[in-house]
Amino acid sequence: MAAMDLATTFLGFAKQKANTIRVQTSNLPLRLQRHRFSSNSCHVSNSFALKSVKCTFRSRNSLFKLRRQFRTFAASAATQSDSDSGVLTKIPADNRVPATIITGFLGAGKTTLLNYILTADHGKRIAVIENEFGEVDIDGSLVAAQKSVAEDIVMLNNGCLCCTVRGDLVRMISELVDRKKGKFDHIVIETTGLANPSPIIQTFYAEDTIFDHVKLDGVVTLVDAKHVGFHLDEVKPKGIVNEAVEQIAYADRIIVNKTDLVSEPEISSLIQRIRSINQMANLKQTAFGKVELDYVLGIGGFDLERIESVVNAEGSKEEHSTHHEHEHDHDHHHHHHEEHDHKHEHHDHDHMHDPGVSSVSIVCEGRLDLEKANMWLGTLLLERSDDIYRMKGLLSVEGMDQRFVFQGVHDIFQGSPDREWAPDEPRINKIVFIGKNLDKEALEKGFKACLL
Ligand SMILES: Nc1nc2c(ncn2[C@@H]2O[C@H](COP(=O)(O)OP(=O)(O)OP(=O)(O)O)[C@@H](O)[C@H]2O)c(=O)[nH]1
Repeated sequence: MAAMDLATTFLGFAKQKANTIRVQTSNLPLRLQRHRFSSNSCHVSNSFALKSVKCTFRSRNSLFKLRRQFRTFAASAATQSDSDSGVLTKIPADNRVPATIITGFLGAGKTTLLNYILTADHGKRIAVIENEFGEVDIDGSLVAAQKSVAEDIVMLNNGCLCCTVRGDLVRMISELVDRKKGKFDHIVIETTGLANPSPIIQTFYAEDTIFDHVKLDGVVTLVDAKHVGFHLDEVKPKGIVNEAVEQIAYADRIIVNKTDLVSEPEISSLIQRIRSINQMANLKQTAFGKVELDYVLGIGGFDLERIESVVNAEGSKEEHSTHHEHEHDHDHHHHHHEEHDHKHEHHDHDHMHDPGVSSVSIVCEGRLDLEKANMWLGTLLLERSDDIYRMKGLLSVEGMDQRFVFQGVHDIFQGSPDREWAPDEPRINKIVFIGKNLDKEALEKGFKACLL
């Protein structure tokens, strides 16, 4: 079965690279599925609990067998038949508790948004994990004021979530799940302003205790419309990430906050800049974090079934704006990377977008040769997974009746056959990459070479 081969081989490649982070797939390890049902049919109807399975596979061009452990959720590749459309979908239902990460640079408005969420009328019972870096637990007290409406608020005060307290996050979520399961519907995690979201995201896939019970719903990034440009411009020493850029790059939802403090042209220019980093995320402008709650909760940013809306929305560019100067009148001087030597370079935004992190999208009609597509995407993951922050795609593969959807975060890869292509539907492939040093031309060329 084409879909099986495709996913299996992608996983195979990715896995060779992944020593610490486990690759996981959203349905059965596909080769195993084939064993089990000894059938070419993907229309398997079965249901499993979350579980770990071991599977052996041989990567297409390697000489050795790899024995790896895959965690698979919802091996329940339960095929559901939509009686209205007659369309078969194979993406399993996922009943784990959703968790939303709220991030954004220092002072961007994370706590303001969180308080807004906690006081809003949404009927959800929310458990909050607050990560405050530093001795004074200011955010904690601010949020604690709303405690009556939150199920539980736990503080992580002894370091930054993305660095030192990841183990604490795992323990905390496990405790919440153990002790309070059924008492809350959603977990919201507020990071410090200096957190890099990547290791936090990866924790949701790497840790069994979290993965089995909690699913990452999405990353919401608050952007301080007045000050963020300054932080995006910061040139970091080699090997040190620019947190403000990273926070935008990993986002599923971007909230451009504090729009009351800047002019329209400034906002347009900022949005253009944000788009150059992340074309995938939805973006809204607001003041004091006031957005509709379903913009922040129930995002499905890592769900395979929502990929279509992302790859379709991609490319919708905000209006071009004019050149502007920064005002450097803010006072965010605290920083937990003591070794950082902050050299602030002032760029003209119209010409000097951060060249490091960008989005590349490929939209192309045609059918992919499975072998070539496997080789191309597999090699890309093997060689570039450190640089590829996030990717999402919807592929048309020769010989496969279904669309193949996938999403990835570095070397974590999830892929699955989706609904069937309609008979008269144009077979359009869509992929979006967000990452470092992406060469749009090379990516496009590589992809097009896989088309029949
Ligand atoms: N003018 C204006 N001020 C805002 C807005 N949103 C938040 N603020 C204020 O900005 C300050 C920082 O907001 P917080 O919500 O604490 O920001 P944060 O991202 O949690 O800050 P850190 O925890 O330091 O990273 C507070 O004084 C807020 O009242 C806005 O849209 N406009």
